[in-house]
Amino acid sequence: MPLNKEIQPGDNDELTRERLQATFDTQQMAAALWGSDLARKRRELAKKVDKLTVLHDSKDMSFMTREEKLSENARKVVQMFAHVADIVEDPSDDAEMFHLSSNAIGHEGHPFGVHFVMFIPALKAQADDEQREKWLMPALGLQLIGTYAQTELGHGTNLRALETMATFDKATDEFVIHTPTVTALKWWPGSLGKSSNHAVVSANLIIDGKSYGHHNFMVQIRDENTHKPLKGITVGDIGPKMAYNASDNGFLGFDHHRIPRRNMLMRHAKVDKNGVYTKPPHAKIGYSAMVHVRSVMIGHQGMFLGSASTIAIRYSLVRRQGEIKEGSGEVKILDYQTQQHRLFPQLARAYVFMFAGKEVRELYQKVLSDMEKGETTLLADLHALTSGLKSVVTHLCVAGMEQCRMACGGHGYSRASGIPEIWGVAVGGCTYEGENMVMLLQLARYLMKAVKETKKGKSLGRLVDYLLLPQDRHSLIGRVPQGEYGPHLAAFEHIARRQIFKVADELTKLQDKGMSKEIAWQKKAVELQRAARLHTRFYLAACFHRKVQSVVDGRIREALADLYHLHLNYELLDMVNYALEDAYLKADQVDFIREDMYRLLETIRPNAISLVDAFEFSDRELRSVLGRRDGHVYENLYKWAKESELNRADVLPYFDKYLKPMMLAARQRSNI
Ligand SMILES: CC/C=C\C/C=C\C/C=C\C/C=C/C(=O)SCCNC(=O)CCNC(=O)[C@H](O)C(C)(C)COP(=O)(O)OP(=O)(O)OC[C@H]1O[C@@H](n2cnc3c(N)ncnc32)[C@H](O)[C@@H]1OP(=O)(O)O
Ligand SMILES: Cc1cc2nc3c(=O)[nH]c(=O)nc-3n(C[C@H](O)[C@H](O)[C@H](O)COP(=O)(O)OP(=O)(O)OC[C@H]3O[C@@H](n4cnc5c(N)ncnc54)[C@H](O)[C@@H]3O)c2cc1C
Repeated sequence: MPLNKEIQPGDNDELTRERLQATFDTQQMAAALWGSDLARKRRELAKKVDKLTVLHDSKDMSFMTREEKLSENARKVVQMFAHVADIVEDPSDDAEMFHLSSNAIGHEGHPFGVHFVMFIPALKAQADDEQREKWLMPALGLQLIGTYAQTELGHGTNLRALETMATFDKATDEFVIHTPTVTALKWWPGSLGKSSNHAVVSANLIIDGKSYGHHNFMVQIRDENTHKPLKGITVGDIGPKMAYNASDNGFLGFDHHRIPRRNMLMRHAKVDKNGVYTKPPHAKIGYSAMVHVRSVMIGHQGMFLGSASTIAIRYSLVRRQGEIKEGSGEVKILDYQTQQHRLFPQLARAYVFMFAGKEVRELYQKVLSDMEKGETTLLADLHALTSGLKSVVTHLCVAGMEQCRMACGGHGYSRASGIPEIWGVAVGGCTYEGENMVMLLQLARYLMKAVKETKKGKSLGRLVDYLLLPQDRHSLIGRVPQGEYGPHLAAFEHIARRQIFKVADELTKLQDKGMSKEIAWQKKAVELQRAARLHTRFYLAACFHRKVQSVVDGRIREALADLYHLHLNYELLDMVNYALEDAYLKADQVDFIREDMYRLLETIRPNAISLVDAFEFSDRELRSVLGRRDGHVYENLYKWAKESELNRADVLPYFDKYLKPMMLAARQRSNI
């Protein structure tokens, strides 16, 4: 019985032979990746979507205009909800719904994109009971379509500078929402341009001329029947983007638009009819929808990198190019060491990002339930963790996906590979929900506070407990029995701790010389974001360790451990300069790490296809000709190209209009 459940009759023989080499059962590995319940649900829902033709793409999105994409995904999302009860076990399970959407719709966006990922989470966390009844229930029941409108044309990162105003009018018990300038226009919200009829809008709360900072307000922006913008509201699409082109990211302006006082979300902060303001229990509780998305993004980004790795690894087992030994025939490109070195570390990252995604969602759920009781102690930890992970994971995902694309040679550049689209979606994550550099500095802020606590012999939180431990002067890598990787993980810890203390000391020295805290921060900002990255990379390595330790099945644990050890070696080499600076690592230890990494590439090679099969991406979900499960790449690439809109006729009008007259004229001139 093959351990790879993906083998099917009619598959490319090369892939079947590869799959037969697996040392583990792919469904068990899928259970380790997704959790056994979700893995089963994913498998079942993919089969159901396969049978429901109304959910299938009417043609490849690559050949569609933006309007066709929007219309196609509106059609499919409506069908998806019409059939949801027959497809998923629990429509209130975000993870299950995400996978349904991933199969049926893909990642380019749809009219309910931000509705589910921000609008509803904002209502759940910030609306009081009466408001939940009024908006959350209809929103869950799809009676309205909402978005989250915070960013403005002139202001994204710096929320304190938002210009949109919500001025309380005591006489009418209303807020007047107004965007006083062009730069105050809301800009970017997903599904705002053409789809949404409601928005949670961030605006400065002004009572009796005093500003209380930005708060969230529910605003109806379009008539529910005609879908025309309401009086005092200007709304539209911001135009094509790198990707997400099936999403109508929009602009939104208000001209003294009035909403009832009770449209301010009032679970935490409140304004009564006399204009008396009540502060929330935590100043940043209104940022919860952002923290929610950051926490969801980690696992999703892991999935994106997992998709790109699947495409590149499967294709690398079908593609033959060049010979290793002259005369012995062309080899599969995955047999080249350089190809393995390019791809396997990306695969390992995809795995650990998915594991970290699960951990961070668990912390988010805990914080959410605490918040419900007015308890906010863990909010700062969650903010620090999600800020770092969001930045490091999106950055490494995009770098990893680019390796996957290049590893597919020319065909990786074609949209048929599927990589350009997911790359475009993933790279958006470096910017949205807080620009990466900015979020790293948020984590750095937390780390600097942690150092202060450490110096008092205390820990700021579980995530920074390691700062209390003493520094080792030298690494034990290569000085312990073969197969022990404790010293590798200790090296991540050492590097992070050293950089954190180093920059903290430098900040202190600058301030001791009389420099203000803010200017000192600027002088050390690059070093601070490095500290945040190193801390996060240590967290990720430790998370991988925790996962491997928790696996019971020996074969799965062994295959996962190979990936984990590769990850440790590869990432350490990527940041080795930090370990060389203080002679923590010696040159022979660096060589040891390199050699062990090359050894692991060879160990992983026979399991490569099964490690990507274990993601269990259906072909429908992957949307890639190169990454097809059956490996029949070439005939399908040819079929795909023939679908190109340019092939609708042998001769297109521009030939007769421009090229032919030019060539005729040139011929005539040359005859003269
Ligand atoms: C299923 C769906 C899957 C995929 C998604 C699909 C589609 C969706 C695609 C895109 C959606 C995108 C949506 C968006 O982008 S919405 C807009 C997002 N905007 C941002 O993220 C803005 C980033 N800026 C900020 O968050 C803040 O301005 C910033 C944190 C940078 C600074 O805030 P502020 O000026 O208010 O605070 P500071 O003075 O810097 O800090 C004070 C203090 O507060 C702490 N803090 C800040 N934020 C938080 C938080 N969220 N939670 C807890 N604590 C927070 C900060 O650490 C400081 O603490 P201390 O050092 O102790 O004083
Ligand atoms: C695909 C996509 C979807 C989006 N969806 C939504 C949505 O649904 N709703 C919504 O409200 N918004 C949305 N946004 C907007 C998004 O949240 C912002 O673009 C993002 O927060 C960054 O803000 P910005 O564009 O103002 O960048 P800026 O802040 O202008 O950043 C530009 C540069 O300045 C640097 N910089 C800025 N501030 C600092 C600082 N304090 N220290 C150091 N460097 C700094 C940044 O690092 C960056 O290099 C979306 C954006 C994208 C790309």
